Order: sequence, then structure tokens, then C-alpha cells
Amino acid sequence: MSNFVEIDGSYLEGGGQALRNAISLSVILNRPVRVVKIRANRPKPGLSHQHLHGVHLLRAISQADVNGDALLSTELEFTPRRIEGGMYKVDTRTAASITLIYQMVMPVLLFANSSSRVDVTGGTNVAFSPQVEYMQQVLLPSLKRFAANTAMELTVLHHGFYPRGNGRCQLNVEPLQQPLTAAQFMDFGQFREVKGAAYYAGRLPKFIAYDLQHSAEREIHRLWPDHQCNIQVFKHTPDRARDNGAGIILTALTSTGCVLGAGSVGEKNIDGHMIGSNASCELAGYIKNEVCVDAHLQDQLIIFMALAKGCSRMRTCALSKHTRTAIYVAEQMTGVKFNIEYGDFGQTFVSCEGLGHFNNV
Ligand SMILES: Nc1ncnc2c1ncn2[C@@H]1O[C@H](COP(=O)(O)OP(=O)(O)OP(=O)(O)O)[C@@H](O)[C@H]1O
Repeated sequence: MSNFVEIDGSYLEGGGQALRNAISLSVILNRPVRVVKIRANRPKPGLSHQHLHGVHLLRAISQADVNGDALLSTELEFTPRRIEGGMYKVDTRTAASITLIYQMVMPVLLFANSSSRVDVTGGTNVAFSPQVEYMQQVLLPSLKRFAANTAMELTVLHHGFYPRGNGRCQLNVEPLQQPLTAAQFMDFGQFREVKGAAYYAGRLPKFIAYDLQHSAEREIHRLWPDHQCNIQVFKHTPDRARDNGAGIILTALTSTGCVLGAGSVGEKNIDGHMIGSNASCELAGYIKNEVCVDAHLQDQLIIFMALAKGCSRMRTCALSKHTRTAIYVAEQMTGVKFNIEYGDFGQTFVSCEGLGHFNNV
């Protein structure tokens, strides 16, 4: 009889995230996994470059046996061994999202037998994935709640955009000395300030970044005239970004240390006003509802909640399909149960008694 846990990649969101979480948990728990119907709900189903690079990176880290690791493959079997820290390098030669590759390895390397450095070349700011600044400013500080002394450091050496990529980052991870502890994201406290950056690079004109800045600041000042909203405009110099790119990243900070993020990367014929005001409206929604976890951080925290020792809780906005998918994968892989409750003003409360997993290597 097969000892693979089977994960249905078409469940709800039906994108790459089910695969990423399934393989990460497979490596951490040392449980072979078979993922079927990979990215079934995407126009081009199966593994894309980003997913394949992530799978190969985790294969190297865990000396896994892998079947089905080819571009556009819709089924993958992954049998890991142990988690080896060390130096790893990936060159995607595309604009594949660097942060989504990191999303796959970050939880794994916390349980490695030594320190790690993962150097990835690809896209740093690409659509439908966390911008690298989001990972630095929102995800990493939030993960500190699971392990105050977690040493994860993300450095951007070069920014890269769609379609060429050419971005380069380094992620350093120190392994945990004890299990992750349950994290609480329940107390919003008081809204303090909004910070952000409107950036442009390559041959794009300056006014795009000013449009992004003005429209975002206008919305925040209109709603909270007495609060600080400081959005800096800057140009990536050619030594920091070779190609055209522009976008905005905003964070709202609260008195209890919550960090909420919103932002967007410009595409062809970018309308700075529209993107800037969409980002600030998204952020304003979180602040008004006093949620502690934004719509994107939700799904990114699930794997850590499932692994931590004790009951983690989050107060967030409506659950995304990504989050429900992450919960499905975490429940199948770990056996933990997530509890979901609804508040009166559109908040959702998610809690979970985690595994308290620890790799004693
Ligand atoms: N604007 C954003 N800010 C932060 N995180 C984001 C943002 N947009 C998307 N994400 C995150 O990126 C991940 C995207 O997962 P998804 O499965 O859609 O991606 P994917 O692997 O590129 O797959 P696919 O190509 O199948 O969509 C999720 O974790 C989501 O929360």
C-alpha cells in the first residue's frame, strides 16, 4: 500500500499554493506526499517555472526522491529525507517570483540541521505574489510572534520585474532551538501610522511614482487627517534595477505591533492614480475593521500556526480562497484542526492548536 498523503491541488483556489504548502510540510514532517491536479484552476495548469524551481530547491535541501517534476506536470510525488542547511543557489532565468520560492523554503529551513543561505535570481516585485518589501516588512516581523528570536533575514541585491526578472535576493535562516510557540494576532490596539514607498525604475517616468504617492496619501489623509502617512518616492538606480518597473507598497502600524500591508506592482500602461488609490483603500479597509492580519498574510501564517506549540489565533478580514486552501492542506498533512468564527463587523477569527513540531537534529 502507498504511504503517500494525497493532496488535491484543484481544491478551492486550485493554484500553486497548495503544492508549495504540501511539499514544505512533507519535508518538515518527513511524510511523503503526492499532489494531484496541480494548479487545475489556472489557465495553464501544472507546474510553472516558479513551482518547479521551488520543488527542486526542496529536493536538494531534503535529498528527496521526486517523480513528476517537469514543466506543466499535474502530478508530483515527493519523498523527503532529512533537512540539510547550507548554501543554496537558484537562477530561475525568468521573472518567477523569488518570494514564492522563499515561501516554500522558509518554514523548512527553520527545522534544518544548520544555518542556511538561499540565493535566488528571478522577480522581486511581480503580480500575484508578495512583493519582496511585503515579505521584509509584513511577513518577517509577524513570524517573530512565533519565535521571538527567529533569525530570518532577507536582503535584496537587485530588483527584478516582469518580464525579464534579473532580480536577486538572499535569505539567511538560522534553525530553531525549540518549537515555534503559538502566536496571537488578536489585539489591534490603536492605529498609529501609515508608511510606504512608491518606486520606479528603468526608463519609466517619474510622474508615475508621484501619482502613486499622491493618490495613496490623499485617501489616508482624508480618512485619518491627524495620523502620519509618509509615502516616499524613489527611483531604483540602474545598479539596483536594470529594467522598467513601478509599484507601491504600504504598511499600517498599530500600537500593539500589528503590521498590515497593501500594495501593487504596475503593469504595462500603468495608471499610478488607480493603483495608488486601490492600495490605500485596501489598507483603509483593514484599519477600519481593526483586523490584525491582512488578506494576504492570512494564508501565509497557516503553516506556522499548524506547526507551533499551543493555540495560535488571528483576527482577520474575510478568508480568502488561498487561506481556506492552506487550511485544507495543513489539516491533511498535520492532522491539526482549524476553527473559524465570524465577528459582527466582517472580521473572521481563526484559531488552531498546533502540533508543537520539533526536529531534534
Ligand atoms: N499583493 C500581495 N501581497 C502579498 N502577498 C500576496 C499578494 N498577492 C498574492 N500574494 C500571495 O502570493 C501567494 C500566491 O499564491 P498562488 O497559489 O495564487 O500563486 P502561484 O503559485 O503564483 O500560483 P498560480 O500561478 O497558480 O496563481 C499567496 O500566498 C498570496 O497570499
